[in-house]
Amino acid sequence: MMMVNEEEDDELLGVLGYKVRLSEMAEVALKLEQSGTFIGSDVAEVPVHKDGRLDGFLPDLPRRSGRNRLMSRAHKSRIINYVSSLSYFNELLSTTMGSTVDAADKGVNGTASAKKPTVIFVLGGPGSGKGTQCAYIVEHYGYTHLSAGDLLRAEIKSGSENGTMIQNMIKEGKIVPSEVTIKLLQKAIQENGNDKFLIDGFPRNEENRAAFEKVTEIEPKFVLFFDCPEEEMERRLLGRNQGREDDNIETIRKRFKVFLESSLPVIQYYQAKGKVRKIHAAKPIEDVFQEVKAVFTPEAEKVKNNTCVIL
Ligand SMILES: Nc1ncnc2c1ncn2[C@@H]1O[C@H](COP(=O)(O)OP(=O)(O)O)[C@@H](O)[C@H]1O
Ligand SMILES: Nc1ccn([C@H]2C[C@H](O)[C@@H](COP(=O)(O)OP(=O)(O)O)O2)c(=O)n1
Repeated sequence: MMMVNEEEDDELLGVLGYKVRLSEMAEVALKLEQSGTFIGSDVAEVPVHKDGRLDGFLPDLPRRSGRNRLMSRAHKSRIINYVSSLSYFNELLSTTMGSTVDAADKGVNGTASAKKPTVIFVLGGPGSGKGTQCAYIVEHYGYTHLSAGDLLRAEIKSGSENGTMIQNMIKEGKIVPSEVTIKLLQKAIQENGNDKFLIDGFPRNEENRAAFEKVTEIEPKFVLFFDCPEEEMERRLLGRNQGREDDNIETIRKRFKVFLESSLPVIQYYQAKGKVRKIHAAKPIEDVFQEVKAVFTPEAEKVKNNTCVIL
């Protein structure tokens, strides 16, 4: 009897894309617990149906009854559910479990690759033109644009339980806790079929940076930094006219202060690693994009374009 159950669970894991077996589950759980703060309270919060079913996964699998069995099954489901919801766990499990877990090539949705995506951080003060330039980069270079601010604003609109907290922080020009923003970014990356992303307005402080690195183990390819004087940014924000609650002079001043105190150090951190590509942003939009293009165009391409053939 036990064998049959184990086979079913192994099959379940297999369909989810993992080659870890039920008999190894305890060890997996231990490794997950040991793997640090980012799991923390999350594991406890993973929604698992009260009868232990994996919500949204394999609804046709036979269910079993019996109190003890259900308890242990719920526990396993919780782990599987959590693991499955995060594609980067493929990587984490491979490294923490060594050869015991053979991570799958494909993610849960069957499309995303377990390979880490290419990420470019797009940073700069409020109103420096990050969003505007990202739209051009998307059009020319096929990246997917993820704006941390847009994701947070969408979260407020969705009526989520964090909505009020996020709204208050944005109104005050403060930075929302990393845990919240990173979850939104991860979800957006996971749900997207692309493998290259512009992450705009993130990381905005040291906490954002360190948590993202720890959780995803993704290093940005480079950091695009839009450098713009405050007076120009202030002018742009006051004229942005998108009905944003934080585009008023009082909040704008607070955001500038937070940028100087918390965001610039992140740019300096990447500067020291030789990763910052600085763009002079106090120019007309098209001129700024010319500079951006120079960063994105590979060297070989530049030489080709500049070659003058003398007959
Ligand atoms: N180079 C530029 N010159 C003048 N206005 C700009 C320029 N780039 C963006 N803007 C305008 O300034 C405002 C802020 O730009 P946005 O891209 O939203 O900045 P960010 O994403 O950095 O907050 C928008 O109204 C935008 O149309
Ligand atoms: N990583 C981030 C990015 C934005 N936020 C919040 C706080 C910011 O003041 C607002 C608006 O950010 P957004 O990038 O949309 O806009 P600005 O660059 O400030 O014009 O969102 C955050 O808390 N954490």
